[in-house]
Amino acid sequence: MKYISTRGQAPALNFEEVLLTGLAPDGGLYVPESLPTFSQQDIASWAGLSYTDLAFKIVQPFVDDCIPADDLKAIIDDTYVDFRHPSVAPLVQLDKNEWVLELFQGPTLAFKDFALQMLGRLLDYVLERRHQKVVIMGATSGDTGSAAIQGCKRCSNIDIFILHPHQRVSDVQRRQMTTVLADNIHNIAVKGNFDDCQSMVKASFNDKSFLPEDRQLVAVNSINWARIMAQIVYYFYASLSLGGPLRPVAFSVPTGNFGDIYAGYLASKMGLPIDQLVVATNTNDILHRCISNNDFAKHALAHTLSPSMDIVISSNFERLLFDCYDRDGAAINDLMTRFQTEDVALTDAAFANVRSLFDSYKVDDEQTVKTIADVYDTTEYLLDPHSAIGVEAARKVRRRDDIPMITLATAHPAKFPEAVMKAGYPHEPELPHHMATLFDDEERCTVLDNELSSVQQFVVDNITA
Ligand SMILES: Cc1ncc(COP(=O)(O)O)c(C=O)c1O
Ligand SMILES: N[C@@H](CCOP(=O)(O)O)C(=O)O
Repeated sequence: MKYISTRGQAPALNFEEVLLTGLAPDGGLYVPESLPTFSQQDIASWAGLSYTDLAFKIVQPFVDDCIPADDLKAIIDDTYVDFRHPSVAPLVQLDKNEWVLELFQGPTLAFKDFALQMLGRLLDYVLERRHQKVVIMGATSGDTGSAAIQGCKRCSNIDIFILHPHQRVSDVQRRQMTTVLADNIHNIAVKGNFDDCQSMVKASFNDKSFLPEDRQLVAVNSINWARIMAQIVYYFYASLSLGGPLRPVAFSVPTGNFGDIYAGYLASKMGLPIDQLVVATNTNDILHRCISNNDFAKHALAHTLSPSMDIVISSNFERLLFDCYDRDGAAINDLMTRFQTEDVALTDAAFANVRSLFDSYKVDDEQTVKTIADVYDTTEYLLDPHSAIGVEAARKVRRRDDIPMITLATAHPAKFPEAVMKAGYPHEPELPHHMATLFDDEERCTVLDNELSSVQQFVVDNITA
């Protein structure tokens, strides 16, 4: 399996090489040169497999011969041991043909654990084999950071630097990151927003000269292909649990960086019958405007009750556009270069492609709170604000009532007490037992100006020997 850049100018890499990087040297994102596809018979034969056995079937063709099959199986078997639910990704029914897929049963209570528990183990494995040390830089609006820290904290070959927007993540999210005091974990609160953090990480990949020569830079954000790969699995798992592949299903996905829904798009291209994919956004709605109206203009970032989705520049949309521009790297390079400085629109053909693949809907804070309250009143099920956006969007744009609509529940409500209590929930939702001391534990974090040179200097000064 080879991976190529969406901008067409970088050499192709194998899985191990793509795991150990982030952006391609031409500024693009890596995607598989061709996707593995599965017949309906193959998929049907997987009914009843455990989550880990299914994950092996789906992940192995992407990893190819970079990791021996037995070793990969052992890595995957170990990946989900700390999940609190025996089925790893349980489905909960809200109404007739209306479901939520709980992706928050992992150690940090968000869907990011699915990929970052695997990524940490994969990195550990290949770095030990190569006797290599690396630096990770990641940007987070709250969830990726803690999941990456939990996934990588045991890896002695990694220094991990996580940038979060100062005072713009919830207290639970911040403490999940800053109370991990290992020497190789470094939290930076940037006086800016998530996009500022993400653009500093991308700038660091575009010019790595600030790093010592012996340290490679690795991404934990969904620009790292391995993140997307691991997220494809739960689309198959949910479908198989509800009668797939014979019966098609639909998905609604709370969307920010476009990684999660892009994994759903890939699942469909790999052969899973998916009737509809709904992109659900908060008021940071560039993706909704682009999909519904070919309006790809950047608006100022708004702070919402769903802070993890407060993102303007959605990295993985470029991966989708690459396909929608018939894999023309030069066209993507031109579009994305212009996107940085001006308002752009997709070509008519690319827009038609995007529209044919997705529906979209925007949900504001008022409606988010109302949906949390409505769902709780009717079912006693408590949604977090991000998942509520998914449920509301699904209700608004679903095409067929006779097909199961599955909303990805991307976070546990206890991470976002503000939104939940605004919806009338009488107290802060309880954190699971393993986080009982979160609010007593010591925190360590460095606040830095929104300035690339300060952040890069901090990284260089704090790399452990
Ligand atoms: C809780 C939660 N929901 C949804 C999203 C959006 O996912 P994606 O960025 O993959 O679109 C994020 C973060 O990105 C998140 O943390
Ligand atoms: N919502 C994310 C933002 C980063 O997205 P990623 O999937 O590209 O890591 C977060 O919580 O950090």
